[in-house]
Amino acid sequence: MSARPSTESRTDGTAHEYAAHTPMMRQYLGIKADYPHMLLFYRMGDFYELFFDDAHRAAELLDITLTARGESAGRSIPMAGVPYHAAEQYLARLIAKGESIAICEQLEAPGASKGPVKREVVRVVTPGTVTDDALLDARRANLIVAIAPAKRAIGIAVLELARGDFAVTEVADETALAAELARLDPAEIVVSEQSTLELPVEGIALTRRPSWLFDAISARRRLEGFFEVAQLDAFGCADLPRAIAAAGALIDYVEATQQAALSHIKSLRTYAVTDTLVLDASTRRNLEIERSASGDTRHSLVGLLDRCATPMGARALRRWLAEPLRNFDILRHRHLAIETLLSGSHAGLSERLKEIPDVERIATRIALASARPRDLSGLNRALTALPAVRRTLADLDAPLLAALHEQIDPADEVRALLERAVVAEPPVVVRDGGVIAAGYDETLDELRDLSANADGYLADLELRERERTGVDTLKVGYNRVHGYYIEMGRVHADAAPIDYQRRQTLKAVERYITPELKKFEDQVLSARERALAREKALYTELVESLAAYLPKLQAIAAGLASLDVLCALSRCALDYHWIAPTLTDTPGVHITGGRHPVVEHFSDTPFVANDTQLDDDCRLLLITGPNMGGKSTYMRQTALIVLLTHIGSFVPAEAATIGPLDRIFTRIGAGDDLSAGQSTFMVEMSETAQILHHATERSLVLLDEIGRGTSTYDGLALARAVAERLARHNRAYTLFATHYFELTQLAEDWPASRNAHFEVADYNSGGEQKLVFLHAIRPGPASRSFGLQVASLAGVPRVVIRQAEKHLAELEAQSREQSGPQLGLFEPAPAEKTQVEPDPIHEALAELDCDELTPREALELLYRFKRLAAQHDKR
Ligand SMILES: Nc1ncnc2c1ncn2[C@@H]1O[C@H](COP(=O)(O)OP(=O)(O)OP(=O)(O)O)[C@@H](O)[C@H]1O
Repeated sequence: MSARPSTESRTDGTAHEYAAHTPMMRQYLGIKADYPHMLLFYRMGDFYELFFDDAHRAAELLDITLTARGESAGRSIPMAGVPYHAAEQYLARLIAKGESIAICEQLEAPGASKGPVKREVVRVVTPGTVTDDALLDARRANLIVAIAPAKRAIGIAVLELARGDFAVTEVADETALAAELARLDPAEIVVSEQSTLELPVEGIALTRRPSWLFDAISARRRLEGFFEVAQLDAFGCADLPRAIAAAGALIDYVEATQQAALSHIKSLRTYAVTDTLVLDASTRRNLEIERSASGDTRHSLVGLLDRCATPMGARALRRWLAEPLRNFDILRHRHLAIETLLSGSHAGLSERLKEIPDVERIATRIALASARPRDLSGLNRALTALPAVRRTLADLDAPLLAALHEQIDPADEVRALLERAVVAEPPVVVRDGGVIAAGYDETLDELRDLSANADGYLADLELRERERTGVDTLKVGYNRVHGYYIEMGRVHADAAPIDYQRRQTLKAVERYITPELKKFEDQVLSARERALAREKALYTELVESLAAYLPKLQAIAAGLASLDVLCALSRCALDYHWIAPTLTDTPGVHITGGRHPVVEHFSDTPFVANDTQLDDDCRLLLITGPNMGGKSTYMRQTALIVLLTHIGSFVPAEAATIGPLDRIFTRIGAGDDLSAGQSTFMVEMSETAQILHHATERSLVLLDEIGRGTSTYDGLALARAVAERLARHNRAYTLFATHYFELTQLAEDWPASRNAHFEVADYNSGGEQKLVFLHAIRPGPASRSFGLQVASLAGVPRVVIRQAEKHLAELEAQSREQSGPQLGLFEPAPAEKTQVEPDPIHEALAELDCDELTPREALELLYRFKRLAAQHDKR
């Protein structure tokens, strides 16, 4: 993979030391030098061993024992090992931790040649390029991304190796890159050795490759060669040099890891980030799409939606959520398909899909020539199940379902081939034979007959020899070391005819071979060996011929995946009482009776539905109300309904009409980047800054308690300035939850903003103040905050609450004395309120007599007005 460094740079020190090592260690170090950034699994008998630094790392990561192996170059060698038969399980754990592993096998039997056994790296496993089912999460896509930055644009190439889906794009800056990476959520990122990009590498493997691989010109050539095309125009990326650079570097890396042709990657897709509704990393986290705040999947949106019958569907669902579309036509077709599935009897469809193995990943393993026998029998089963799926689809009348009906073509020729070629239940590996069905190949059948008939022949021989020798206990047997033999008790040794040659003497028996038996042995053994060799060759040929059908298999897999997602979404619509949203070109978000899908599902109490109306009349909704009132839930539900609409799903509401939107931003809760060394307030402000820089009048912005991480006045000042900026400058659709009552005044100052609050009922019960959260949103600002009551509910001791009540009363009295009962912090003094700053242009116009002006004076005046307007703007 990387160029072999000189001996001087080898991990163990100098060339002198290298020479001092044992031959085996020299072999190890030579191989390790080619894989300096990976763990090297070095096969020794029944173990994969790791040495030196690798041993320390593996011991720590896998919690395995660190030992030492003898001495080499005068030092004991740290060593750790994993048993070869359990290697997959260890590999899976390492991959999950972002490690890459080179697997080095023994290529000959010990003692076959002089010196150490011949060894070579036969497989490289990296987090982003694994395709092995045992190492992959079946329900999540595994993506690898390469990034090629330049001054004006950053190229991104993304590959889902297990599906052969290869795509590129260019984004403008690091912020857009971060958002795209958050959306893609790759397992591995490939960058140039010299890259200084700040990347979110936590949990993601970062691979550095030589920078020349990222050169756009050579990358273009590499891609043209890879796809066997004269130019890249057809892929839509010919004018995107950074995207090409990323794609070229990525293909180079993946080819190196797979050590196989990547024939299933047939095309390169160029996409624009503007095709999708963009959600940045913190928004995805805040909306608990993949995981809940506590980290589990069950209480997340995916957890709720994933009713998919197949892993292909589960992965496609995650893709849909990662790529919410802005193309209303596609979305309307999905909505219509769900409606049709709901009206028809499709329950059987999911049941049928459940039976279908993972065609997508099987197709990839066919392409990578790593398909195992059970992949082929699985594919056969899948294709056999397709006609029934298609029959159900044929009865459903929706354009998308009709298109899927076409796409899920049962590929009869592939099925017929598999039917003929592979037994119904083949063994796991082809090594021991028994995979190719009888009747598929005449030569194989003959060879198999020869060895199968052996049993009959041996029984016959045994009888004949018993008669000939008169020894009733004579037996014909076989062992791996000595082959076939005739066995008699040593007491009968004299009865052995002249043609009996002694093969082995044991305690009580003698074993013989005869020329006849020897001849038979040669024939049978060679027939077996030849049958196995023949079978392996046929198997390889079969996989190769299946590779010709890859586009068809990929289309079937994609069709099944989409159908599965649509079935899952219709299941959700049915079970959770969701409705089809309406998409309109008129800007705005109008939701009647909206609910939070996850909170509603997992809550024991009935969920209170609420409306959201955002349009030109109300671009900023200031939401007040007590803690626990339901503000965060309400804001999130609005965003989730918008998101669900954009994946083509039904939504939890009585009615929803959604206009064109470009992004969803959120700033909710304490940032959890604390581990990255940023304070809560810093995180809050940098996220707010992102929003202020990027939100447009098509964006939905959710802001929860901006400014609470600093002193009250600073916080309030910032909150007000942010809200004003968003409302007036960005003009984004903003839901702004706040405990600062002073902010509610904004609604009076700016026409396109409104106040709303969450209702709460409080009553006196036996001298104690009780609170009931009604969770219903009502117009107008909240009257009070109930902070102390909520604290009391949370179990803060009575004595502390009483003390707080006293302090509160004092603070309120002080505030009244200082500013009068009505005056908020930012309310202008009454005198200021009426004082309107004179507008110089206005004044000049008032004084002007147009009839008296010459054309030249009129022109001069225009210039003057322009100057005045510029000065006014500056102020
Ligand atoms: N519409 C609703 N119907 C029923 N229960 C709800 C509703 N909205 C919120 N809840 C419940 O109330 C609890 C508090 O909601 P939420 O966290 O949204 O309140 P909040 O006003 O944002 O509180 P805080 O200001 O303390 O952050 C949630 O745990 C949820 O279970």
